[in-house]
Amino acid sequence: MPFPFDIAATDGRARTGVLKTARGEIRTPAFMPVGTAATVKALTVDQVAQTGADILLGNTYHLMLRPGPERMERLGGLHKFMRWDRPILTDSGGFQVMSLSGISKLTEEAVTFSSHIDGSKHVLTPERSIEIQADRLGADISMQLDQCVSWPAERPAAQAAMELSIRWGARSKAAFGTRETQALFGIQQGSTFEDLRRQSSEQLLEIGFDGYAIGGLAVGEGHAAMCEVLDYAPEMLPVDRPRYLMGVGKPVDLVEAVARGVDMFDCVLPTRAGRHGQAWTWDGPLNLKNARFAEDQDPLDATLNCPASSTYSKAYLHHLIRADEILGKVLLTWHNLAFYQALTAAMREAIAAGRFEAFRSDFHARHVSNSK
Ligand SMILES: CNc1nc2cc3c(=O)[nH]c(N)nc3c(CCN)c2[nH]1
Repeated sequence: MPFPFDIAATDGRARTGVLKTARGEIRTPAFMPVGTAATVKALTVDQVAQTGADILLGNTYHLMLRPGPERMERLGGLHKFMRWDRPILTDSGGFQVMSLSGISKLTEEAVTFSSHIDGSKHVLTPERSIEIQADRLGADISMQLDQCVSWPAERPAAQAAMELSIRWGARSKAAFGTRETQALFGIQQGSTFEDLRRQSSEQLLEIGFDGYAIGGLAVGEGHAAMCEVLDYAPEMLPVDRPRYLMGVGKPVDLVEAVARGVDMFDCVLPTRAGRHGQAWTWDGPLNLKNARFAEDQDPLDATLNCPASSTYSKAYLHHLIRADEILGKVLLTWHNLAFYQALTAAMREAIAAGRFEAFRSDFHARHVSNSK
């Protein structure tokens, strides 16, 4: 029996609910902070938990290279290793190989690549990816191995990658088998071709997964083109299972994707932007390096119950970022994750109250109008 997904309310195409896992409940719409190398960069897991995150993302690619799957298992698995006892979703590695490792070769059987760390050679098959995610790392939710084409993609290349991803989805499911306390998600591909995405969705359904991701987006197509795909792609997937939009996104991306039926997100933006001095707020992004904050005694957001957002002055944050102080990266990362959790919490409440459209237009008026 897969993880129960109880949709509490819908408002238009937007949904809010709870995905029940063996390690705890995930409130949707949900944002997953990225913990690529067994750490959400610059924060302790206690700080991450304090922001309200119900689930983290880990990466097979990075963890199989270092510390290695078998060592991780000997150390008790990823949750114990990094002291995060709530759910973890791990990505399967294919996307990271293409975007990170130097040399890589993709065949029907596997993707082979050399480590960007030490050049060592590695082979990743659907079977090995599932073994690493579910058995060595102990992920609560594993992702099938897939192939994500870059954008723009020629139709033949998009079709070939979508069809390979389906075959790899079937192999991932066979390797995963039936498990009571862990889940496996399939990944829809097809680039910006509606009929390819429909074929992908129909074949994923035949295989049968506990949840379904929308892959192949946030690869350079831009917000408008992504929304055009989201006008049809989420609803090709089962209405009663979680829909996860991979790698997304900016705050406005989350709002517009929730409006189109997406339930789960992951993105490095809040943590990466935080390390580079950018703070996300209800009034748009702020670049704390900017001289206008040098004597701004107000906090970033007194309404957020996060010390980084409500107790430090922007002047102090400006100083820390200008001085390239580690604490500046810590505080802005902490604030950004708290903001993303406040954003998803506000969307959950708006959907439950039947006022998502009002939330959405207020958000555009306040946040988007101030974004560059
Ligand atoms: C930042 N943009 C982005 N697009 C993605 C597509 C896939 C995708 O199509 N497949 C997989 N497996 N991962 C993706 C990721 C990584 C998510 N953490 C993506 N990230």
